[in-house]
Amino acid sequence: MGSENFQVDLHGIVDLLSNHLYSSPRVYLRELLQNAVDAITARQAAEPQAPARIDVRTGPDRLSITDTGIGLRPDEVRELLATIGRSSKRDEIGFARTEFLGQFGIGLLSAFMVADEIEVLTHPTAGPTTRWVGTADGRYTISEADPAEETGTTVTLKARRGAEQWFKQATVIELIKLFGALLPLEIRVDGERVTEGKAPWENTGATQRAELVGYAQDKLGFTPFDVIPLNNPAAGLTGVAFVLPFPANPAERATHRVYLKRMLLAEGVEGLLPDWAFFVRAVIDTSELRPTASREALFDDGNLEETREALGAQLRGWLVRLGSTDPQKLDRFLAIHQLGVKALALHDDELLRLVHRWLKFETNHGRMTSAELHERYGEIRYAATIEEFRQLAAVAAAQQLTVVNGGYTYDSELLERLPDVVPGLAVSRFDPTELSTSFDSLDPETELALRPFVRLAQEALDAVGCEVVVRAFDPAGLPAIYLVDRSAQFAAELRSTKSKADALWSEVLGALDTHDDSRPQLVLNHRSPLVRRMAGLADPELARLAVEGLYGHALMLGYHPIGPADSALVNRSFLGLLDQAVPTQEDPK
Ligand SMILES: Nc1ncnc2c1ncn2[C@@H]1O[C@H](COP(=O)(O)OP(=O)(O)OP(=O)(O)O)[C@@H](O)[C@H]1O
Repeated sequence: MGSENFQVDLHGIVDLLSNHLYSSPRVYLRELLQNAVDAITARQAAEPQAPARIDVRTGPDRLSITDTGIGLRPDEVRELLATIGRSSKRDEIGFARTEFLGQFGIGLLSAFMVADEIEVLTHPTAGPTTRWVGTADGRYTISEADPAEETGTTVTLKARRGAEQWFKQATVIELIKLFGALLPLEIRVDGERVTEGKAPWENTGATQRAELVGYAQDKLGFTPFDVIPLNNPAAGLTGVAFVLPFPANPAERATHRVYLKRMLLAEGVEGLLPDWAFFVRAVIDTSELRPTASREALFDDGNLEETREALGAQLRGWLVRLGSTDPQKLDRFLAIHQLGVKALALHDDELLRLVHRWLKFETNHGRMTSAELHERYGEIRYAATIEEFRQLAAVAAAQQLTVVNGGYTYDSELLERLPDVVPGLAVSRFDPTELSTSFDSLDPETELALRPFVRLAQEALDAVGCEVVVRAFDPAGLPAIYLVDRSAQFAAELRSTKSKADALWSEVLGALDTHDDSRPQLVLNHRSPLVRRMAGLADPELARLAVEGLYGHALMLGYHPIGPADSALVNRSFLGLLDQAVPTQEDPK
């Protein structure tokens, strides 16, 4: 039985490349540039003084790229250009050789995404010049050409119909600048030098910072809050992280500009930095990290993971340093990137210590750091939701209790984690029932005397499903407080849904509404002189208006939602009270 070779359908392969591997046909220029650079690298290994130039020429529907690289001998042309997947850039065992950019042996094919025909004219250091012409239908010819003067290779593409836009001079210049900005070679397009060959962070000296800021403005579109140098020798990595001057969305994965062996890999690379580092955009060059076959992302291996950790440590170091050297700047940073820092502190002790010292929490006694709270009170108590905090802040303050608003994103979790890094600090969730125990009951006699007033008040508030109780609590200046517990909140929502739903649903929901002890409470304060005066009012209509007024006031004080029934009640009360307050006058005759 004889064995046969696979046949390859080039159309199929090109379709695969253009529709499934590369994100845009524009990468054809990157692949050509890369081959030119590799050829120059290979030649310089033997001839260190050899020229290192790449010349790109654009013409109507045509592009050529000439390098002063090693060139190919006729047998190499036959072997390398005629076999898909064959590359000269792997060692005997098949590993990618680190000095080269290419490795897969498919890059040249990408030119078929934009060209019908590719011509390679190549002249090795020793040997004849060879012309190879390949067409998109999978045929090629090889012939000997007139000897070229210089060692090197020229690759010429003829535009495919419909792909002409990729051959325009302006587009070509833009793409060469994009991919090749850092390549340490002379690269010209139609005679004009278009790249600098240096990374912005490699210019040391007094102007370095200004240059980096300018780079961020130009290339990334913002003026960085600060610039943090990055490096990780293990990954042959250097670069910078630009701190965003505006809050970044923590849910969005931060992307970074990555150069691989000085050639642009992509502008939107994910996974280079830890997830928590969403407040920076990095620009880096690495020689050791591996690309995916499309060369548009980093291969997520152990090496990348170690790099991520090393770079994360550098960002954290910057923050910690800022805390000790420039607290005001740190304050400004925190004002912008609160969320990022909090998220990070949740699983990073060092950052948590920083948060403890520098991040201000909202309390019912003003904004304070947890360190200040610890120093003053020895312990920290927090309300777990914003609603709870609002409801309790005033009363707790009157009882000399400092309560932190733990309702903002991450705050409760952060507070709970603080004792891990602050020895001797106790943190507890403030329990609203704790507060109501300091609502003192009245003595039976007073209770009895107040009964008619409470009955009247209860009648007034039945319409809004609120229960009235009288207790004595501080501050005396606070006449009433509206308390909702979780089940009451549910019942209130249920009732409001019911009032909007049709008859059938009303019945179903009605069955769920088990009522009563879950009703919200309006707790009237017997220590309040106002409440006492109200209880003593002889005019029941006026007493009723006053109770309704207090109800509205308590709702607003606790930032509670005001439904249609509530606002009807409050309106009635307000107008009624006004009516009583403004004396009637005789109409002027
Ligand atoms: N400008 C050039 N000068 C010399 N040799 C070249 C040139 N362009 C291509 N070659 C040869 O052709 C081979 C195939 O090139 P191709 O671009 O298809 O793959 P590659 O560069 O090896 O790998 P990759 O697919 O990762 O780019 C290369 O390995 C190289 O030997």
